[in-house]
Amino acid sequence: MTAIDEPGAAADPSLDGPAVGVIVVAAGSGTRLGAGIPKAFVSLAGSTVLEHALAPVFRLRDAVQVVVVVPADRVGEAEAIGRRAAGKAADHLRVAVGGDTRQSSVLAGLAALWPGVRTVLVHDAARALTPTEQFERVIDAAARTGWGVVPGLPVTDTIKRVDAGDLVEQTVDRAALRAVQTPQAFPRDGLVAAFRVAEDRLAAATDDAALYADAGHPVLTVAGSEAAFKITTPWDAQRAERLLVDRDREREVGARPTTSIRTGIGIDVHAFTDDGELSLAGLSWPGERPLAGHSDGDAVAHAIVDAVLSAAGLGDIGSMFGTDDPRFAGASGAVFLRAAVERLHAAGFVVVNVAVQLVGNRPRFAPRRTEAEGVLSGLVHGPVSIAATTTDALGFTGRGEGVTAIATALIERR
Ligand SMILES: Nc1ccn([C@@H]2O[C@H](COP(=O)(O)OP(=O)(O)OP(=O)(O)O)[C@@H](O)[C@H]2O)c(=O)n1
Ligand SMILES: C[C@](O)(CO)[C@H](O)COP(=O)(O)O
Repeated sequence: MTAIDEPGAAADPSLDGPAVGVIVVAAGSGTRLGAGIPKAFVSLAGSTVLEHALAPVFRLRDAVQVVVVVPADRVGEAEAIGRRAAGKAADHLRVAVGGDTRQSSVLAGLAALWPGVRTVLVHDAARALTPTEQFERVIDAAARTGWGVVPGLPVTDTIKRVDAGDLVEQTVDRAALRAVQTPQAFPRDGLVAAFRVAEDRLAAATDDAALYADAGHPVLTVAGSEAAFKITTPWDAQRAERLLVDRDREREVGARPTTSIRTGIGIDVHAFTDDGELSLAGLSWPGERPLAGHSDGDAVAHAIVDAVLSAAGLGDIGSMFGTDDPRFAGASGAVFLRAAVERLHAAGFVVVNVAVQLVGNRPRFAPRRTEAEGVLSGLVHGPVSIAATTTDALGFTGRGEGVTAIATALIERR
């Protein structure tokens, strides 16, 4: 892609090109962010701020021309980022070189618009999480009214006007205020003219709507979005990164049919007794007091059975095996686990993973954790992890009267 200010720029469509142009201003230095590089080129969740900002633009319902305005030494990088974001619409992308102020960068963007563009949107790359629907809302309102249109949010803080000494002079009526965001939409000719008459006031204007209104034109506000916050400080960047990571994770899980992933939980409690040998977590524990119960009392295995069955909506260990069925008198945990997993597979699910928390003073679990995890993982055909803890002498487990096991299971439709 050839930058608009270099000779031999690709032939621009004449009047039959897109009617809407989006100028994405990304030439700022990012002083307040303090990243040491221009803010638009800082990486967040694996992509640059600029690439995040361009993604919703290239998802717009109708084709638009996109002009990205960047520092002179970042044109090549911006073209590569722009092409990646644009995909098949790469021929609608132009890159222009910005200036020392935001408004001079906007001017550079205006100069790169194709002749057919009648409505122009100006958008801060720094508002990198702005949703596509905010662009559509602004475009639709501009088409409906022919006015300037800005997205804004109600002000939730109390705003005070202060004098030169920071003494409060007045509390402002915030009901009449809006915290204005971007993209801001305008009739192209009106905005170009507004910039032309404001030339000595350009730098003082912090947004384009101020210049457009100063030229006597109406500006309408439409709903903004909390997600369209401007990444200005390091705190904003951390917030944006967290939101992007969470959004990617949701998209990943969401990409699968919602019914495919399910989670279940199970708990089981058994008291110690004196006859026999302890069975717990699929292992025999010579020398340890056994757990009482109709079966062998393996609380870990039983908790896993309940977690797996509850995840698939197949009831629980009691409804499946009964609480005093003679066939299961003294039965080991493995018997219940195999039967439960067979039912799970028959219902069309497989185990993704199981996590268990064992609470009790005895046995000392850590030396045989890996062995137990291996036995149980083999029985459920999926990874089982086991953590063990005590209650520091609190409650019946803390008095050494018995153990509690809590299990969670994640299952997936095959
Ligand atoms: N000379 C400039 C200054 C700002 N911008 C763009 O205008 C938007 C809003 O500006 P701001 O958040 O202030 O960005 P910076 O100027 O980079 O930040 P700072 O003021 O902290 O340096 C940003 O997308 C920024 O890239 C621009 O294109 N050219
Ligand atoms: C254009 C803007 O994002 C609207 O809120 C804001 O005015 C930009 O201000 P900045 O100081 O240039 O970041």
